[in-house]
Amino acid sequence: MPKNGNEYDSVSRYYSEAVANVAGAIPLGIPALGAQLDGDALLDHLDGVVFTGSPSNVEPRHYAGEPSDEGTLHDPARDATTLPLIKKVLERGIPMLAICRGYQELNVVFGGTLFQKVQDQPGKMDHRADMTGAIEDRFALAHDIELVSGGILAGLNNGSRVKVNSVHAQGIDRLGEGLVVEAHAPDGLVEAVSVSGASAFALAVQWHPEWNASDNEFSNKIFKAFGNACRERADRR
Ligand SMILES: N[C@@H](CCC(=O)NCCCC(=O)O)C(=O)O
Repeated sequence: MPKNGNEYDSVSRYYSEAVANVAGAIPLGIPALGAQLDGDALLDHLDGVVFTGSPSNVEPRHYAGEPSDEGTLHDPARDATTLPLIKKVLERGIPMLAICRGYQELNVVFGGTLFQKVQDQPGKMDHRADMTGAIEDRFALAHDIELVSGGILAGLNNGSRVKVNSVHAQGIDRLGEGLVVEAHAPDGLVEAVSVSGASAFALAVQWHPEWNASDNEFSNKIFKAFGNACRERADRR
């Protein structure tokens, strides 16, 4: 993140608090160093990875998409870091929770594509939030999702429908090969996926369960399930 002529690796503290207070793990930030980062050496020391959200978009070149509109915020350093790291995390059976941009990155890693502006697609809702207002309004619950029977999320939740927040303009267009749909929005947009045949917890959601994770029952269950998977791995290490 550029600031005062400098560049910072930054993460919203809501992710750190959800990992610490709900998953019960120790949060560590991974700098977006791309090829400067030895992903294998790093992953030797980790019991789980959360791929967080970000206001930036995955560069369309990673999924053969049309060029972004002028002025679109990208983050090539992040793309260069997370896209290869997602592959390594899954290959090594390390528990993974991917959120919003992280969810979109997972789909790209599996050969899927993204809508760049879901709101411009015929029949699709506007999934964006007002980024100018109070943060509580930005992350307020926005729409229902329908959980797919038999999925990880359906197993976590009491009932097949739950309301989630929505802070995104991009979304899954073509689903990556090997991903399993876990939930849909009312307009049919895929809102969560898991990884078919994954050897460890591997869940990705378009909304933001880190927001209010301690008090929101569904978010709490997601982060607790992730934390349990991390502890199981730690016990085996
Ligand atoms: N830019 C992508 C991903 C959206 C995303 O991760 N939003 C989270 C932003 C949270 C914040 O930093 O306030 C898209 O628009 O789909």
